[in-house]
Amino acid sequence: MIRDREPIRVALLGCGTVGTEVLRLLQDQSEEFAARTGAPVLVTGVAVRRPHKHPEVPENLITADAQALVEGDVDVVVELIGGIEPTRSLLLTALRSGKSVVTANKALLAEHGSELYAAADESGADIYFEAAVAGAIPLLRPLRESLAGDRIDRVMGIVNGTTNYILSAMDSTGAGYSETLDEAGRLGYAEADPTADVDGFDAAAKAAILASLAFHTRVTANQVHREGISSVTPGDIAAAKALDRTVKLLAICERVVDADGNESVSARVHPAMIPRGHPLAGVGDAFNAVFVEAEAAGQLMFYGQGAGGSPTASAVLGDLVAVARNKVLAGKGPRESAHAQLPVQPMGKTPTRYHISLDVADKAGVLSQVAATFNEHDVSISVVRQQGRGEEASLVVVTHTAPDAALSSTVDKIAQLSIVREVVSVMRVEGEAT
Ligand SMILES: NC(=O)c1ccc[n+]([C@@H]2O[C@H](COP(=O)([O-])OP(=O)(O)OC[C@H]3O[C@@H](n4cnc5c(N)ncnc54)[C@H](O)[C@@H]3O)[C@@H](O)[C@H]2O)c1
Ligand SMILES: N[C@@H](CCO)C(=O)O
Ligand code: NA
Repeated sequence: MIRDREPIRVALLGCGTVGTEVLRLLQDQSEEFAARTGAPVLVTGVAVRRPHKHPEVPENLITADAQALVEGDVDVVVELIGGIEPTRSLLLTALRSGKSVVTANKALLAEHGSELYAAADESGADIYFEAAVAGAIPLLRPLRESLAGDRIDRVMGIVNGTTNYILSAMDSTGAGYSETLDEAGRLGYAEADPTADVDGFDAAAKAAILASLAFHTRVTANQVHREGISSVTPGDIAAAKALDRTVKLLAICERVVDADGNESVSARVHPAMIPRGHPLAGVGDAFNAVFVEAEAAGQLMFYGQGAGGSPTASAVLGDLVAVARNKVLAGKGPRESAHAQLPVQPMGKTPTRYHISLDVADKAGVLSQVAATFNEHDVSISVVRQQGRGEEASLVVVTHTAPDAALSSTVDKIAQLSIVREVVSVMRVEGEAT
């Protein structure tokens, strides 16, 4: 009888937006978890910062002492606190003593992933983290396991729910930035410090994890080029609309091969204009969607809820079942795979395309001066639209692909031209033929 087997003892660290749902589902569906795992799954302690604020947690389980819980008699530590410390120390303690870890903490993994993997490797413990990227969407397991026999060339998508919620509202209702951010916080999407979302740190941590798994290379968050959405203006949204495009915060991880066949990895997070007909343009609210391009599999698309307590709990619990099964069957989860050790390409060298919207003087020779500046930097133009408005005119230029540094210097130079009154919007363009 499963019920008579030794239980899998679980320490739950953190009982906030995600932890509360994990605890609720584990308690509500304990019979099913036992049946799927092969042994009862028992929460033996719940650590929170302020125990008196958690009347929903049984008194005999709750504690403020996460360290004691981790050092105690447990098999698995489920970490849903977030941040770098004390979580790093807590998880190292757990892993070094052979206790497996399930975590949703992308910030920690993107900075200290290898240290955690090494500790797990030494003791034979498992570390699973499906909830860390794209919430409920099964994405890391497909990369780590299902696609382990393929060669991945590109992973691109929307991996931050909060910023997608804000950009979608700005696009559809013209809602303001800060009121929408407050709403995302209330709905449980935003990080404890929402600047992690709006300044792109959260998406950059996720991009680091995705690039590491996809390209078998250690990529840390500080190697990911990062731009958030705090500088996206209603002017940018309007400029995108005028060209039948929309603005999304994208995470893009690519295998780059130079003319001599040398490979490197490019990982970046920035807002980008995409055509309204692109599948990512229809991804609204806090939903996430990620495309994976692999040599043999071709293109795959993953879509679903990327944030929120209960969707994230689904991914955490899936990992908990996997870890528990490994314990019951004496198996092991996947280990770190960083054998390729590819260099990470600087953003300046990465080929991108720009959309530039300018207010210029409405007189002869303007277009040729602007075009000459592009020429000087070896950047070729794909689309030009000029519209007169009396004294001033609006000029929109979409470039072909060029190294990002060349595009950025072109914009700096153009801003200095006397015939340019204002650079209204500069944004990268993704998702269409170059
Ligand atoms: N909310 C989401 O949609 C979501 C989605 C995916 C991943 N995540 C990740 O999941 C983790 C938790 O997120 P959340 O939204 O549930 O956070 P939260 O702020 O709602 O909850 C954090 C919990 O940790 C506890 N805590 C904080 N410091 C502690 C300490 N020193 N010792 C013991 N307990 C402590 C708090 O009391 C609280 O219960 C984070 O790593 C986050 O990035 C969240
Ligand atoms: N704050 C994150 C939570 C999910 O990782 C987001 O908005 O996507
Ligand atoms: Na996921």
